[in-house]
Amino acid sequence: MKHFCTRARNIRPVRFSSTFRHITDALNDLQKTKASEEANHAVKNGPRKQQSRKDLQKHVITPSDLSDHFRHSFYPKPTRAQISTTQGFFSQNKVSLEWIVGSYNDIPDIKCQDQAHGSSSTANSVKTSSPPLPEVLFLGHTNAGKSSLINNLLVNSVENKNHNEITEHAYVSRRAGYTKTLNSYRIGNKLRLIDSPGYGEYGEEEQGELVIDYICNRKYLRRVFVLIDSRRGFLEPDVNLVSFLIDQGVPYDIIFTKADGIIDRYNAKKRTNTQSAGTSSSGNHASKEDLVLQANQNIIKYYQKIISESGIANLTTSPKILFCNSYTSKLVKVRYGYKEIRFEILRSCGIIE
Ligand SMILES: Nc1nc2c(ncn2[C@@H]2O[C@H](COP(=O)(O)OP(=O)(O)OP(=O)(O)O)[C@@H](O)[C@H]2O)c(=O)[nH]1
Ligand SMILES: [Mg+2]
Repeated sequence: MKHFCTRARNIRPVRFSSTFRHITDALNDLQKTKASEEANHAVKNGPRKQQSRKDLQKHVITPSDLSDHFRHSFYPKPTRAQISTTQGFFSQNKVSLEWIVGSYNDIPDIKCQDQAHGSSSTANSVKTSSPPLPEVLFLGHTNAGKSSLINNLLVNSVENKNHNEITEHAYVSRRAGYTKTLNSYRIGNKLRLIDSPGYGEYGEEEQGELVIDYICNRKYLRRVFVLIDSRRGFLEPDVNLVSFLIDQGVPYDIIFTKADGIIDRYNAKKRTNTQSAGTSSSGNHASKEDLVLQANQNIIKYYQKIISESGIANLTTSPKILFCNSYTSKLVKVRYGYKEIRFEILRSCGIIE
């Protein structure tokens, strides 16, 4: 971990393992469900002769399906009532960019404490403008999709209906290392989401120091979400970060970002394989559906492998594993995963049970 770990050089990396205990039984769930839907349909309506592209699309695995697939019993799927309360919370509370800091001591309430010895009037004014609130922090490699994820979390329900236009609270860029400060997005008078500079390529030494200071000292920090770019999987700094969080006793969860990229990739492979096997583009739809289901299996195997190799499943306290896509694609037409991530944020801050 190039910059992040300069002060945490002695951290033991998480042990790698080839087994992932919790998901093996679930591997074929999706296929079984799809197969039973097909069987029911055949009983009722006779075999399907033709399926539209839209029908075929329905079989493509989504990031939410992946979250369900890799779900462990210690964090059951949120109920409809929980999701509805969560959505209400995010759509009703106003969002503001509250502070941007390049140094831990510049966080308003910390500055206020530092100044308290000097001038009590300054201390009071800062205190009132920046009250103590629970905070969650988003960490990840540069370019992992932290700022994009925050933008999607902060989309209100009206904007959410139009998936192409969202209010961009956080700046996003193709250029790795774009966010250089800790940025606090305050939601009403209830909690803060903290965006952070990425580590690894194009990350900078001082930014790593800033993030470490925050993790080690911030008493309002309730949970860290470690973002893993699905296309890159766990990199060494990610594994070191997890180890560091465990050593610090900071609760954390894993979010796989850019799941649309993997779903698109495996479905494109499927098309290529079909063409090279000599099946024409007008080949029958039943076999196309089989190929979609095969692609789903391969997507699950892909994630299973990277999760297994990271060793996170063998830790005494396994993290939650969630999936999302901040952008839509031809195959992934909706932004998935945000409702559950919002719920987990509220739960970690004690706002919802
Ligand atoms: N396809 C796809 N692209 C994404 C997704 N999330 C982010 N991106 C792209 O990835 C790039 C980086 O996104 P950011 O949100 O700026 O990533 P970051 O982690 O904040 O990056 P730094 O601030 O540099 O650490 C941008 O080009 C985004 O458009 C996603 O879910 N799917
Ligand atoms: Mg960023």
